[in-house]
Amino acid sequence: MHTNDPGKTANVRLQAFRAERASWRAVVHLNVVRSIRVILDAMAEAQAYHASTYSSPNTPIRTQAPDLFHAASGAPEAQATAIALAAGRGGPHPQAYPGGSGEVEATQRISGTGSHTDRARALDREIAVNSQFAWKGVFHRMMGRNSSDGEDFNDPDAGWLQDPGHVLHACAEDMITLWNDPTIKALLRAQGIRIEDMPGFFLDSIARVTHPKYVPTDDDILRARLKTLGVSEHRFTIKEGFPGSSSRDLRIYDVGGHRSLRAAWAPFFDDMNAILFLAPLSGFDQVLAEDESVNRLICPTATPSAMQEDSVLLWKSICSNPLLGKTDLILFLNKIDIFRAKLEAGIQFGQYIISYGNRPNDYDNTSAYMRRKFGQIHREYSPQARTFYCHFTTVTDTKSTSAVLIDIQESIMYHNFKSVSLTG
Ligand SMILES: Nc1nc2c(ncn2[C@@H]2O[C@H](COP(=O)(O)OP(=O)(O)OP(=O)(O)O)[C@@H](O)[C@H]2O)c(=O)[nH]1
Ligand SMILES: [Mg+2]
Repeated sequence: MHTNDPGKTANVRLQAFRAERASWRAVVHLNVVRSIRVILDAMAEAQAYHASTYSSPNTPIRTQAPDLFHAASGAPEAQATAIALAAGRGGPHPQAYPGGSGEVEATQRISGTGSHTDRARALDREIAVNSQFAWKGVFHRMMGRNSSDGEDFNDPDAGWLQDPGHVLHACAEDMITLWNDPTIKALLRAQGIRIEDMPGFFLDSIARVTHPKYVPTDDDILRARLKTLGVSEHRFTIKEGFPGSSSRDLRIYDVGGHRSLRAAWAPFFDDMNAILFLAPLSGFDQVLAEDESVNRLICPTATPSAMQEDSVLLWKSICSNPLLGKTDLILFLNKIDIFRAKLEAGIQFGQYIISYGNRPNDYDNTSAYMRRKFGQIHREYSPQARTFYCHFTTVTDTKSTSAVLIDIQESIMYHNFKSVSLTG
């Protein structure tokens, strides 16, 4: 994160944001398709289990899944949707994150037979955009529109028939029926799948997001999931709240979290005012999409090479990096909303974070434990003493996040003044 003196106006930023909306529409649609595929795959999984269980007369009935599938496949609406959306789909794959296994990415392409190897390959093929390319323009062209004028992005009538969105619009009712089917909900529950906690969840807004005139809101863009590769720069102008006050330019570089790119950026960012580090607390029961042997948040049992990929160890490597020794590190223990929901659903923190043991499985104790853990690493590994800034965040909640950002901005400005001896 980098700040400097006033430059372009906030108005320019706003226009740029508007021009991007239609491109985000395609991302939201990809996210919807992915969520529906998770459901279809769960049905296929139940069907496969049903077939294998009942093909052998000696196999005992152990779970409710076969019966659930039976009921689901008997529902004409559910079947119709499955058929409509199965077009172009290569085949089933294992469940999404059954009791803490791998996370299916929101724009993931899945094909093959559903074997473990197929799935690993599919995970590699998640649709991602490189921040160096004009991906928004590519989406725009894919949608069959000719103008590059930002205002035309907001005219969903143009080229509607060439727009893949019209297929989704035609399937909207079926998708709504499928998602709201109590049997499907029970089937997902039985397989431990919580689509509502996955990134890019829009199934509760299908009618709205598949409408021909749909233009993504700010909130939709925040909730949409698209993997980014490479480093992208975002510039904002922040105006002080009181009349006659000056504005400040804020530059934020997003360096992406994919393991193949981790910390390679460090030497290029040693003059930043601060580094914002987002660790998803909700990932405590998940493995990395890139490597299923590695827990997303902390990996108590993995091999040393695998361990380097989890959030805690990445934090350790950034804290200890001498090039970043003078940079403020601001930690966001993020996705608190999902973290709370998981604890409330009875998922046991101590079962995945072994060092936590049998302590209470409530939000206050578990979150304080993680804060202590990250704080301890910060203290022990920083080349020289520096303040530990830590916030519990749900960054998709703009209201609470803007309060945190104001707080951070003040901390950074205070730090800058301090470094030139303007304040004690
Ligand atoms: N519910 C919830 N979702 C969040 C939160 N923070 C991020 N997300 C969602 O998580 C998804 C991933 O967020 P990103 O910001 O793309 O994650 P990233 O770490 O940049 O991922 P890469 O680009 O692959 O490095 C998006 O769909 C976000 O909307 C949060 O606090 N709560
Ligand atoms: Mg990203």
